[in-house]
Amino acid sequence: MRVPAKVNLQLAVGPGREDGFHDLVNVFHAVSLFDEVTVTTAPSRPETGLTELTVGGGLGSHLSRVPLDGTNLTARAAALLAERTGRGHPVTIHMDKHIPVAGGMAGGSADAAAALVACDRLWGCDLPRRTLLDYAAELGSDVPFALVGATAVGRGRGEILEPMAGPGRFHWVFALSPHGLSTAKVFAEYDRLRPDAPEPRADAALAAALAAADPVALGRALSNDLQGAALSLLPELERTLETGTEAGALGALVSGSGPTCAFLVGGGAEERSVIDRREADVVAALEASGLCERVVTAYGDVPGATVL
Ligand SMILES: C[C@](O)(CO)[C@H](O)COP(=O)(O)OP(=O)(O)OC[C@H]1O[C@@H](n2ccc(N)nc2=O)[C@H](O)[C@@H]1O
Ligand SMILES: Nc1ncnc2c1ncn2[C@@H]1O[C@H](COP(=O)(O)OP(=O)(O)OP(=O)(O)O)[C@@H](O)[C@H]1O
Repeated sequence: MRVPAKVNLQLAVGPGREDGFHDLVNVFHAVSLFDEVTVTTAPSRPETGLTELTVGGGLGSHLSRVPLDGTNLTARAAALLAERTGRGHPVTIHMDKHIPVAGGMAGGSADAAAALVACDRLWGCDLPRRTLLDYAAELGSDVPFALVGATAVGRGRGEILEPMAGPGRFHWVFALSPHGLSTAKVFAEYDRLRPDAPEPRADAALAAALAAADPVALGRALSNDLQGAALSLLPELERTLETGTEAGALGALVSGSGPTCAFLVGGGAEERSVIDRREADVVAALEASGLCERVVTAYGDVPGATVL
């Protein structure tokens, strides 16, 4: 399975709910940074139970943050499906990771979506898409989007999805941080900084920019209510955002709960050479800054979890 990362084009966060979550208006955009998840029948029952997990990929220190026990979201996806269908049998799950870990790009959620679809096939469950989406929502707020991909607005805690059609392709640069941020801690910091947060509202300017495939308007409309909380926990991100903006990015923001920073460098009807030049300038400035562990480029949107 191939499954994409996401960046949030708008993340409006309401007040804390009684269940510990926050109501959101969450505009997800799937980008061409993919994890590959391979699920195969285990030759014998793994010591660890239903699933045996392995991880690879060129993400350096990030890989040590991936748990290889039952808390991994892929193991939780397999366990949930086995419990609900009674059809589970032992599997080996290999994650070839390219999505930063604890980076605000929903890498774990992407892997969970991939594992859900792969086990559904391997075990011959053939569940309806609606049921897979419900199970995905139980696993995490970002997991349903990883199944559908493209560009979509998520309401509730982000799991109630509605597609947002747009004709354009957009190009992005991502600055990966050497640090990880815990999503729960970033939401808690948001509550501390914004105890009287208003109800979240969709941004009409963002919807118009997407509908017109206008990269300049999209760059101006990007917004993330969690950015202040992420910057409060990792102040150096401010300089990362400034570096990409000064180098010519059309828009810059922290992706989701961070700490990955996203820079829009073009798209829509712009000439490819214009986009390439802007992209090269932003990449060079970020690499020279010494602020990030790695700099990668990607485009969006792309489809959700896909069987290879
Ligand atoms: C920040 C985002 O990535 C933006 O897309 C998501 O809202 C987070 O989605 P996720 O990682 O799938 O998060 P979950 O695993 O569902 O929740 C992790 C924790 O984040 C907080 N959380 C998450 C989603 C939400 N709407 N409100 C929250 O307050 C809660 O403290 C929760 O315990
Ligand atoms: N398959 C997985 N890949 C990466 N991390 C995982 C996985 N399963 C569980 N985790 C745990 O989840 C934590 C968050 O990882 P993830 O990469 O999903 O963060 P994130 O991109 O910030 O999430 P989100 O954007 O959805 O808030 C990691 O620190 C790790 O402990």
